[in-house]
Amino acid sequence: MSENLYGEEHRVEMLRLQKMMNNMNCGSRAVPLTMKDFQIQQALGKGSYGHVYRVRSVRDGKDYALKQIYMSSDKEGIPQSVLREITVMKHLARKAHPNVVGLKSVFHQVDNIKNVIKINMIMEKCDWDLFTFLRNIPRGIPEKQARYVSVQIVKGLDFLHSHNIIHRDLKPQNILVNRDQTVKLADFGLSKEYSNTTAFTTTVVTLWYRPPEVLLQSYYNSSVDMWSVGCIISEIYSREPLFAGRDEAQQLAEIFKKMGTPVGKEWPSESVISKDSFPTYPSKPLKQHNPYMSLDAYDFVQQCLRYDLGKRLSSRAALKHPFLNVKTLITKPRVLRTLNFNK
Ligand SMILES: Nc1ncnc2c1ncn2[C@@H]1O[C@H](COP(=O)(O)OP(=O)(O)OP(=O)(O)O)[C@@H](O)[C@H]1O
Ligand SMILES: [Mg+2]
Repeated sequence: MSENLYGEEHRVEMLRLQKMMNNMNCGSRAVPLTMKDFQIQQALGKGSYGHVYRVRSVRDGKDYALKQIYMSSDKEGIPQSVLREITVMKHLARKAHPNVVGLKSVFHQVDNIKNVIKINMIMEKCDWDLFTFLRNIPRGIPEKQARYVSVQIVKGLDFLHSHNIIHRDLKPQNILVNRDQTVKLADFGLSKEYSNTTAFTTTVVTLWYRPPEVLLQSYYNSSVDMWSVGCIISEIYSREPLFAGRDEAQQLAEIFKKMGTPVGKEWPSESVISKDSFPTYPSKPLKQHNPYMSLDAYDFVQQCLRYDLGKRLSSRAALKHPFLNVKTLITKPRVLRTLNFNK
C-alpha cells in the first residue's frame, strides 16, 4: 500500500477502514459509540496526527482518554502509521494486559464538506505520562519505586514481543503512569507486527532512545525496544536523558563517548556508515554518567545497552534479572495521593 492513496485505491481503503471501525466496539456488543456519548473535559496531549483529551462518558459517567486523529480524506489519503496503530490496538484490545493501555472503542466521523475524516480512539485514561511524572516529582525516585515502574514497563513490552509486536517508539512520553503507580505502554503508532525471521530497515525510533543499529541504518529486531528500556531506566533515576543528541550523527557520538566506540563485530556489518567516521572512544562505567542507580540497576541497564543484538537482554530474560526480581517488589509502593500536578 502506498503512503498516499488516491482514486479507486483510496475509495477501497476508505471502505476497508470503515468496515474495520464499524466492527470496533471493544468489550461492549451494545449500540456502537459515537461522539454524542462523550463530553470533552480537558486536553491531555498533542500527537503527530491529532490530539488527546480527557472525556467523560455520558453512558457510564467514567473518564476516558480520547485520541482524535484528523486526516484529509481527499488529498493526503490515510497515513499508513494511523492504519497500523488502529490495527495493532484492535488486535491487542482483545487480549488486555495490565501494562498496555486498553482500547474501549474506535469510531470515525466524516466531514464531507471539509473533506476531513476524524478517527476517535477511546482508551482508558491514565494520570500522567512518565515524562511529566519524572519532571514533576519533588526529588529522586526511591529504589523500590524505580524497580516497580521498570518491571511494569518490561512486562508490558514482553506482552507485545510475545505477540510479535515491536513497539519501536518507546520513550517516557509514550509510557503512562497512574497514581497507584500502575504503568501502561501507549502509542503503538509506529509499532509493527513482525516475525522472528524478518528484519526491518525503516528508521522510526525517536532519537534519544534509538539504538546504534537503527542510527547506523542496519538490520534490527525486537531488541530495539530493550535499548530504549535501558535509556528510560537510566532516566528514571537521573531524571535526564542518558544520550541526548540533536541529530543522528551527534546521537551516535553521544552513545560512543559514553559506552565506547563499537569494536570488531559490534559494528553492524550491513551499516552503510564506516567505523572510521568516528573517533575510537574507550567504554566508561555507567556510574560516571549516572551516579544515582543501584548496583542491580547498573548491571541491568548495561545489559540493555549491548551493541551486539544477540547479547542484549531480551524482555523475557530481563524479567528474570535481579533488578526486576519479583521478591523485592512484593510490597506495592505507596499510592501517590499527594502528587497533584497537571501536564
Ligand atoms: N490514555 C491516556 N491517558 C492519559 N494521557 C494520554 C493517554 N494517551 C495519550 N496521552 C497523552 O497524550 C500524549 C500524546 O499521545 P500519543 O503518544 O498517543 O500521541 P502521538 O500522536 O502518537 O504522539 P507522538 O507520535 O508524537 O508520540 C502522550 O504523551 C500523553 O501525554
Ligand atoms: Mg506519543
